[in-house]
Amino acid sequence: MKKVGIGLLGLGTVGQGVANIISQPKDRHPLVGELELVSVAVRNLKKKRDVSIPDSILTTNPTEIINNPNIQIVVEVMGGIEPARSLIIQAIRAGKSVVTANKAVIARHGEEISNEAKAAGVYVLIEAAVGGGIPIIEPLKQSLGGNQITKVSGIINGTTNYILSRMDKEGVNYAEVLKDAQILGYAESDPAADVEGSDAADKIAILSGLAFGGAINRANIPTTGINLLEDIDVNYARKLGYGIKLLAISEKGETQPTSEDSQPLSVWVEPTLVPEDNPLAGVNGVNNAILVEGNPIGQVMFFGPGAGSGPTASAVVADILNIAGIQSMSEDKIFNLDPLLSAKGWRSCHVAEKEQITKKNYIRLIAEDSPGVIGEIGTIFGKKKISIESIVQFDAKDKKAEIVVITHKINQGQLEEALLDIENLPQVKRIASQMGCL
Ligand SMILES: NC(=O)C1=CN([C@@H]2O[C@H](COP(=O)(O)OP(=O)(O)OC[C@H]3O[C@@H](n4cnc5c(N)ncnc54)[C@H](OP(=O)(O)O)[C@@H]3O)[C@@H](O)[C@H]2O)C=CC1
Ligand SMILES: N[C@@H](CC=O)C(=O)O
Ligand code: NA
Repeated sequence: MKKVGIGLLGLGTVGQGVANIISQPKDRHPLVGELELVSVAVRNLKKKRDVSIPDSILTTNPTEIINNPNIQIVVEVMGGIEPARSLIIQAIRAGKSVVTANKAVIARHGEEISNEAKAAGVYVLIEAAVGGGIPIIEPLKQSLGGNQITKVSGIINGTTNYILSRMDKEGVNYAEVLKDAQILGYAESDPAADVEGSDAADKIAILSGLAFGGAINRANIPTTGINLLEDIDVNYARKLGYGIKLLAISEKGETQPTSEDSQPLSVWVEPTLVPEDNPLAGVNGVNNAILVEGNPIGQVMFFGPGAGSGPTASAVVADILNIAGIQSMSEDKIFNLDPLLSAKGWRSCHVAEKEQITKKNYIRLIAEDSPGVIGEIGTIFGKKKISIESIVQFDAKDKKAEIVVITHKINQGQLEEALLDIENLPQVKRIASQMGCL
C-alpha cells in the first residue's frame, strides 16, 4: 500500500503530539505505520520543539502543503480564525481531506466548510475540536444516530476546570493557576477564550449542530465565563453543599415546532453550582465530561482529558485513520463519501431567546440587615410565580447582609422581571451575582 501523505499546519502543543504518534507507530493500529509526515508549516523555524522530525520537512509557507501532490490529508492545528479558515478551504478545493482541532473556525464557518467539502468530495473531521481526547463527535454522528437527542451538557473546557479544581482543592490563586494551565498546553493562545467562556460556547455550538441536526448561530449563545467569579460565591456555594463548574448546556424546549419550522434550542454557558454528590462535581483537573440525553438511550456520559498534547493528538490521529482507512479502499482520490463520517445537518435550528431558558438559579443580593427584608423578597418572587428552593442570610454586619436565593427551575424572563422589582426595594442595595444551579 502506498503511504498516506500527511501535511501539518502547525507544530505547537497539538501538532507535536500528532507528529510524535505518527513517527512512533509501534504497538498502535497498523494504519499508523502507513502514514507519512510529508511537510509541516510553522511560523518560527528556529523554535526548539519536543519532537524528532527532520528540519528539512519544516516550512514557513503553508501554501506549499496545500499544493504538495504527495499530501492527501491536511491537518490544521495552527489555531485562530485566519489564515486557518482560508487554508482549510484551499486544501478542500485542492481535493485533500482535512482534519482540524480548531473549534473557533468550525463554530463560525462550519457550514461553509462542510458545503465546500461536500462539493469537492472530501472529508473534514473534527474529533479534537470538542472534548480533546474524548470521542464525542463521532459518537454523536454515528453511534447515537438512532436516538432523538433532547439535551447535551457538561464541562467542555479543560483550562477552566483545571483552574476551578486547583483553586478549590489547593487554594492556589487564579493568576498563578492560569499560568500553569498555559505551561501545560491546556489554554488557548489567548486564554481569554477559555476564562470568558467563548471556547466552551464554540464547542457547545458544534455539539448542538451535531446532536440536533442543524447549525446554530454561535453569536447568539449567552455566555458567562469564570473570569468574574468571586471567592465569596465559591465559599457560599460550598457552605450550601455545592461546587462550582463552568457548564455548557444545549437543550430542546418543551414546545416542539412542526417539521418545517426551525427547532428552537436553549443554549448557554455559565458558572453553575453543582451538588457535591452530582457526578460532575467529581470531574476535576483538565478532565471534561459530556452528558448526552435522548430517546431511547436515556443518559450517556463521556469523560476524559479535555485538553493537552497527547489526548488531543489521540483524537486528531483517530480522524486521520478514519480517512486513511477509507482512502486505502479506494483507487480514486475522490470517493463516495461515507454518509455517517460526513454528517450534515438535516433541519434548521436556532438559539432561542435567553428569556425562554428554564433553569435553577443562584442569586446573591446585598441588602440592609433589617426585619422583613427576606419576607419582601419572598413576596416578589411569589407574585411572579417563582418558587424558591432556599433563601439564606450570610455575614450580617454593619447593618448589611448578604442574602443567597436558590430558585427551583424557572423561566429566565420571569426571573429577570422579579429581579428588577427586587432591586427597586429600598432595603436592597444590589444584585451582586447570578449563576446557574443543578
Ligand atoms: N492545546 C490543546 O489542548 C488543544 C488545542 N486545540 C486546538 O488546536 C489548535 C492548536 O492548538 P495548540 O497546538 O495548543 O496551539 P499552539 O499555539 O501551541 O501551536 C500553534 C502552531 O501553529 C503554528 N502557526 C500559527 N500560525 C501560523 C501561521 N500563520 N503559519 C504557520 N504556522 C503557524 C505555530 O508556529 P510556531 O510554533 O512556529 O509559533 C505553532 O506551531 C487550536 O485551534 C486549538 O484551539 C483543541 C483541543 C485541545
Ligand atoms: N483551551 C481548550 C483546549 C481544548 O479544547 C481547553 O482548555 O479546553
Ligand atoms: Na473529542
